[in-house]
Amino acid sequence: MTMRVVIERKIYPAQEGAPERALFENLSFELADGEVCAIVGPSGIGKSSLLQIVAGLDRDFEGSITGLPQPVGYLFQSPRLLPWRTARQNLELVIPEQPGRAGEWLAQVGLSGSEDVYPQRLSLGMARRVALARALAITPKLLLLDEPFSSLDEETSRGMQRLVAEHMQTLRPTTLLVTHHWHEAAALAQRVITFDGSPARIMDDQPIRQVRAAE
Ligand SMILES: Nc1ncnc2c1ncn2[C@@H]1O[C@H](COP(=O)(O)OP(=O)(O)OP(=O)(O)O)[C@@H](O)[C@H]1O
Repeated sequence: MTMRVVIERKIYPAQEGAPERALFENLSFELADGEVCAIVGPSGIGKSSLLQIVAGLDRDFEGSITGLPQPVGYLFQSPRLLPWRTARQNLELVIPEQPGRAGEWLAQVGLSGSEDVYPQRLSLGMARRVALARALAITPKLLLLDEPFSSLDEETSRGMQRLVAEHMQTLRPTTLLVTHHWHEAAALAQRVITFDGSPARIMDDQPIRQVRAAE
């Protein structure tokens, strides 16, 4: 089923020190089943906010999200691990029926030996890898990745890109990938949507081959 995102209007109301902000107006796009789409655009344009709306975490907008594939695997910009649970226990929480798999997932993200470490003792990059494993472990039908390879050294980043690419090829989740890096978009996505303006709108929406040809 095609997922359809329609945001007629999204406003962040005025807060102390910050005026009202119209983030999106008349923004819509569709994603086919299994399609991998990168979202690019300047910092602060609303990419993370869009993922939160798509995931149903922010319902304070005019519009609709239909045909949402379930379950949703979401890698947030910050790891959002439960601090009172070890790396392994954070994973076991989302796959309680297959506790043995937690260790395998940690090995896949290069964290063998850190299974019993609590999040506050993990570096940001390590915590983000646990969070990536958590997002993939549930076998999501919709995968939301918010800058999945930031805070990682180049080699680890390449390893995680390979893991995500293999997951996409074998299980084909519909995917929205927020990134600042064209090479990540080109390596993983079939399509790139570029946001710009205020309120943000879609400036460009192209298959990745055409974007590459234009470079
Ligand atoms: N809960 C909130 N309440 C009010 N304003 C918010 C809230 N969350 C985000 N914003 C504002 O909305 C705008 C878009 O933020 P968002 O994090 O979605 O941008 P982004 O494109 O993901 O940025 P970056 O690339 O830097 O991560 C920013 O101006 C931000 O300050």
